[in-house]
Amino acid sequence: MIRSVWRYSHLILAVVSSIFLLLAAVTGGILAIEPISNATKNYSITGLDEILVSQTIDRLKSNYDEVLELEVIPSNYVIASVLTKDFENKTIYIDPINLSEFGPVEERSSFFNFITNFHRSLFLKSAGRIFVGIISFLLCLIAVTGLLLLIKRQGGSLKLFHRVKETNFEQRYHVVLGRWFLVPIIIISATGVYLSAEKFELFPSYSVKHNRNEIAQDEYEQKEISEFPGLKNISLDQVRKIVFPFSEDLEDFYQVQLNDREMLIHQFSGKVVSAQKYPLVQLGSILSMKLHTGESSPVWAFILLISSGSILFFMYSGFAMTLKSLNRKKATTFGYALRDEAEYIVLVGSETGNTFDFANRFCKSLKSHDKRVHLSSLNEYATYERAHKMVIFTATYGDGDAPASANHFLKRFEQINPKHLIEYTVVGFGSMLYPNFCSYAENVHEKLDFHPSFKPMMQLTKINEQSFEQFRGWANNWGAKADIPVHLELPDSSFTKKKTEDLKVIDISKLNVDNTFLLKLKPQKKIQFQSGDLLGICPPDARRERLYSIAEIDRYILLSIKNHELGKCSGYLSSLEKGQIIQGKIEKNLKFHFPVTAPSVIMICNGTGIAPYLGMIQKNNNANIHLFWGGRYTQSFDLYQTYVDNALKERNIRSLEIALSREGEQHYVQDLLLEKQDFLVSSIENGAVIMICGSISMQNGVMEVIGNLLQSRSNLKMSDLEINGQLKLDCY
Ligand SMILES: Cc1cc2nc3c(=O)[nH]c(=O)nc-3n(C[C@H](O)[C@H](O)[C@H](O)COP(=O)(O)O)c2cc1C
Repeated sequence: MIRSVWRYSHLILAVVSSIFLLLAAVTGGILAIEPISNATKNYSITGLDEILVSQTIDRLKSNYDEVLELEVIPSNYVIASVLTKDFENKTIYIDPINLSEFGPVEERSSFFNFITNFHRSLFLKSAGRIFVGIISFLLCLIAVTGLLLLIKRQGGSLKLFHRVKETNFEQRYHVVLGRWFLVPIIIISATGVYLSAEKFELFPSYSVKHNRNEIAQDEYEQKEISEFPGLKNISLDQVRKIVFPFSEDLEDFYQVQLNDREMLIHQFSGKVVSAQKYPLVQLGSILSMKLHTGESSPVWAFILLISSGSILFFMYSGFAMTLKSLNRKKATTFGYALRDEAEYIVLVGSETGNTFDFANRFCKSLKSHDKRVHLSSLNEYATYERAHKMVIFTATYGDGDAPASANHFLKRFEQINPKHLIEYTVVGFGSMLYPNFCSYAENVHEKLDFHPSFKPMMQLTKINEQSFEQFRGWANNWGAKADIPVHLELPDSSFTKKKTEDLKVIDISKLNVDNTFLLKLKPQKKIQFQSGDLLGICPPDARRERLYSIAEIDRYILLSIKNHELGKCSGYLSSLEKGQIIQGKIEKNLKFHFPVTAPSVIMICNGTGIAPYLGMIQKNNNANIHLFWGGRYTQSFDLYQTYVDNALKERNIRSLEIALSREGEQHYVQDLLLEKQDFLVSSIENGAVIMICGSISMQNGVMEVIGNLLQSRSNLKMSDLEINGQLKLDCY
């Protein structure tokens, strides 16, 4: 709830101030270049804290006919306004020790003057200044709410610089850049607000007033400047400006402006005749000026420059994310049946809209079979007159919390009594990078499970990182149970736009007991690929590709394919003959490549999921690989036997464990893991990489076993494996 309030205020503020913000950011960025370019003059004096003001004045007075002013600017440049012995008036950068002259102080360029005026008031005079002040204030609020959101998102301020988990470009870099630039942006905007408030006299007035009447002028003891008590121990780093006495009149003093106070010093006795500390308001003004303009240091000016650039990116990415999310929600729920007319109810829990996308593909497929589908958010949960099936797709946020479109669901669920029995399925969308992987989906599943009016149709399925392949695997299973062939529209990925490659059939095995076969293909051109990459094949007359995991063996592609009864693609591939040329697209699948360094690799798979491993075990000598395979019958493994035997002989595989579900002990690959739990836990603790390939239900079972083992026997958590790169998944 609080997160939503911050999110909406962050967004509303950004929309209102966007145009002015754009102009202020661009002009601010340009202005930050000025101190950087000034710094290239290299007139900076080091060790100002060791140079006494009295000695500098002494030197200046003996070197020039008259000295009018001495100024120390924030970049540590020392400027003197003098009248030379040849009666020439000069304002120059000097070295205060040897009085060498670096060069004249030039007038500010008209370009920077122009940009400064625009930045301060947008050429709208006082009205413009008010606007700019308000924009600075809004920017400050946006940055503060952004920082709060970021802290919340990362799981606390101590985790602010932990790995960023978002994979979407705009979302990811909104977070990555936010961690670095939100604080400088808060400083820029807060100082901007301060300077505007000062301009409009919102602070109490603070001009320094010296009480000259109290100054005794008649009696004084003349002293050398180096002996002046008022300048004792004052070094140049404390000075902003010194105005020299204009005449020898006793009422003319040295007016010394220091960082924290202003003094009048008697020009002959050197005594302090008046000293006034600057009020806090003025100190704030001096500091704000330094921080807002970057004049104090070129490094800070550079930070201001890139922070201004980052504001432009935040504007772009913020709006892009919002538009995407709004469009998705609008486009998806529109055009489906009303809730009391629909047979199928699809409810979605989403924060940024991606889950709506998946739900929409699923609903479209049902609609193409003339099914009446109602799609809405989980928060709109109600009673449904005719529905007999319900599918819930939901993301998880925060610490296992509900996403925005589901935050009222559980409460509503308790208040609303369903009118009849409904078969339900829950699909969780989440990320294994979070300790509470899909835990909100688990909550929802549990709630429905305990309710007498809801009957589970399938187990809870968890989709990691919005994997389309995993989603498709689930959709196929659901379709088989509901007796509806679910054909999902492919996401518009770079893959669909890829060029196809000609591939020649080199070998094709006979179907085994499980209707599975091996297909060996040779690319007709030199192309880069490796085991774990994917091959997309679209059979003639079909609209969509089917993806297969590749084994790369001696530059050939080896696939293991199950010929599904109604499978268009597997049917097409099983009918191929040697020498035939087919088309396919290769997709790099970096997340499932063999790890570059790992003390050991535990490969877990079932059925045809062994395919990518057949290439990996052949290629990686002495890699300390342990293979766990689950299948139906002893004969099911015959297809792979020679590849695995070779790897065992070469000692590439150190152990092989097979679980058969229809023979002998009739168990599954996850049961093998339980049997070998000592080995499994100690390997994981020593940094082993776990690779899992095969069906989603096998993946869920395996993950549950590993998760439970870690919980009871180790300090590591599943999310640690993901964060350490110890977990590689390719399930569908
Ligand atoms: C700030 C934040 C917190 C998240 N917390 C979790 C979490 O606790 N558990 C989880 O499984 N996924 C978590 N995720 C991942 C999302 O649930 C996942 O990316 C989901 O697909 C997003 O769906 P949506 O775009 O429909 O909101 C989190 C993502 C973000 C950005």
